[in-house]
Amino acid sequence: MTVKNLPAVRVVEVGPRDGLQNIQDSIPTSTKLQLIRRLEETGLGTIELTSVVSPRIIPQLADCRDILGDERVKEMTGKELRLPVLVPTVKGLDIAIEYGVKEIAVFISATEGFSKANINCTVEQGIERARNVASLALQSNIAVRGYVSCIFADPYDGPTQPESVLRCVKELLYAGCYEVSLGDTLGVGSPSNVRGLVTFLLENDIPREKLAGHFHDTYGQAVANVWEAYNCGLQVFDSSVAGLGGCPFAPGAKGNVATEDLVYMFHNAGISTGVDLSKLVETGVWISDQLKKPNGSRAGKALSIKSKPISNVKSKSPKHPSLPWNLTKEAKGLQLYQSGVNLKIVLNRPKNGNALTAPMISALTSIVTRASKDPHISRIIITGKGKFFCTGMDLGKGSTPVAQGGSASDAQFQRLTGLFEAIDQSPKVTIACMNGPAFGGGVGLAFSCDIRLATRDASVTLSEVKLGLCPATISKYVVREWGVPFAREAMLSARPVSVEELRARGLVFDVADGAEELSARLDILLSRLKVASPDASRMSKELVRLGWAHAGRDEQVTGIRRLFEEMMRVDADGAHGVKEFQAGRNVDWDAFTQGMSKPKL
Ligand SMILES: CC(C)(COP(=O)([O-])OP(=O)([O-])OC[C@H]1O[C@@H](n2cnc3c(N)ncnc32)[C@H](O)[C@@H]1OP(=O)([O-])[O-])[C@@H](O)C(=O)NCCC(=O)NCCSC(=O)C[C@@](C)(O)CC(=O)[O-]
Repeated sequence: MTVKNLPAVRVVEVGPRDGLQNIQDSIPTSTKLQLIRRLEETGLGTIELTSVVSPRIIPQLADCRDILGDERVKEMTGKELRLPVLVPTVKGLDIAIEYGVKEIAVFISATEGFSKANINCTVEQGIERARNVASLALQSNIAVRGYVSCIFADPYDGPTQPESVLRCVKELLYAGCYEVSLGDTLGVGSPSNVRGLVTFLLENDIPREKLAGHFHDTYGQAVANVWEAYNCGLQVFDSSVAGLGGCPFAPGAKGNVATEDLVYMFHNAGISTGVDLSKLVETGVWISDQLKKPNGSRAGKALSIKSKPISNVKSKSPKHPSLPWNLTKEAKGLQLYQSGVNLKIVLNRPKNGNALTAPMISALTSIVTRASKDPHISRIIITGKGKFFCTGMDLGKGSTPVAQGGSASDAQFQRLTGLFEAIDQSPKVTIACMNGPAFGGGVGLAFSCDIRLATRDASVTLSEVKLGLCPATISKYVVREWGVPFAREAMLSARPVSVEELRARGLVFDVADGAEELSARLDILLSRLKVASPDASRMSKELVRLGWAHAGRDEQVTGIRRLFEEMMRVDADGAHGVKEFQAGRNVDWDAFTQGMSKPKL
């Protein structure tokens, strides 16, 4: 759903600081740096990097200098990103300045008990300290963000008076903070508290745009609190990937609201955050794995389960013996293997990145066309030998049709179109088994297929623009499968799109650790696909085609009608399938297809 004109939200990712600081086991700096890099790649515009605090008090963040000094982090600092660093003292500020930090955050508590426990001073002294740090930072052209903790309650003192919060907010704004984040450190507040406090602050002349929300999820109220605060006019929210977090001085306090839950909620309401949810979900799963902690994001967990492949079985599992593949033919840079009703075509020019020569394209087209008509074949698999899946059209000296124009160009157009159409229109189930990176026409091969498996180091690159070419014939499949915005960006940037990204976008079904595991996973998939009748698979493919090519038009209605009648015929696979169901038997459709004495028409 997209609702126009709803104000966008800025998410302040606090995972690398607030999220990690409370974790007891030491986390390698490299993991923290990778977390920051992954978060940046999700499109988050603000990431709180770390905290320059005493290692004695927060040992987890003792590596703040390594984080701030990292080359990649420095590169990020030069971009349009906000990368605040929590700085409680002037000493910390000196370190931040030394590392070229452009934004810091200062914090105070609205309550005495927490102030004493957290920063060992009174509220008054905390304000004085924050004012001092902010003033020096502003003199060095460093932007300052403020936090007020314990906006609803204090672990030692009980409920917080709204007047105390108002005072702290005012003090931080006077001190020069461009924004103040209201922290429900204990996670005890609920939407009515949020509305009450925000209304009180606004009525007391605090500008709405100067406020941010920072909600913890101890009582499961955090998402509701964010929503209520948004409806009260706030547009900036702190959150933490996988709901990481807690507070060492607030016993029992749970993590921050999970960034995934917040982004999911806003996107569903048509409110933009600029964050790529699928990448964020992957990052949440990844960091939870690294920390060996349960993922604290409900949306993250649900979405990651949804995108998981049915096959999670290790390659060597004895329950899944590999299929016997027989080499049946070898010609023109191709090898053909067969296992039962499965035909595997292997691109066999590894020294040339399996680039597609004209004879190879023609041979591939005729193999696919022939197999598409063979009633004893149910599936066609395309894979490659060596490092690459396929590096696209052959660009070698003397063999490329580029820059020849005229009939050479026409012939190449016919060849490429013929190949991709033969795969795309095949009634068989087509599977691209990507043993490595694909470029140009190689991407076309992969995306004219129905299903893709890939090794972890596979990637796809629409590299044509680098060569002064465009992904002409393959665009039909790439745009259809990837969607317009992603296809456009990938075409224009010619960047390698990783397997993780493809997987997150639902474009790759399963990922293997290497070539050997890829073959094993292919065999597992093929064994599973025995549950599907070949005719029913063909009809299902046609339904999908009718759905995207003719959605809502007469062609779709008549096409569905035709397929419905076909599946109900007395000689259709459905007659056999339903009879077997009634007899309590599962059909092995591969055995059924192999046992057919006469090809069906
Ligand atoms: C793939 C990397 C990054 C590997 O880069 P690398 O890892 O440095 O390895 P390499 O460059 O040494 O490649 C290994 C070998 O494969 C060869 N090779 C590799 N690709 C091709 C190719 N296409 N044609 C002919 N030979 C190719 C390459 O020349 C080399 O052979 P050697 O020099 O050792 O004898 C690099 O080689 C490269 O950038 N290759 C070009 C990839 C590319 O841009 N492909 C797009 C082709 S245009 C196209 O497909 C048009 C089309 C079909 O989409 C138009 C349409 O849609 O209508």
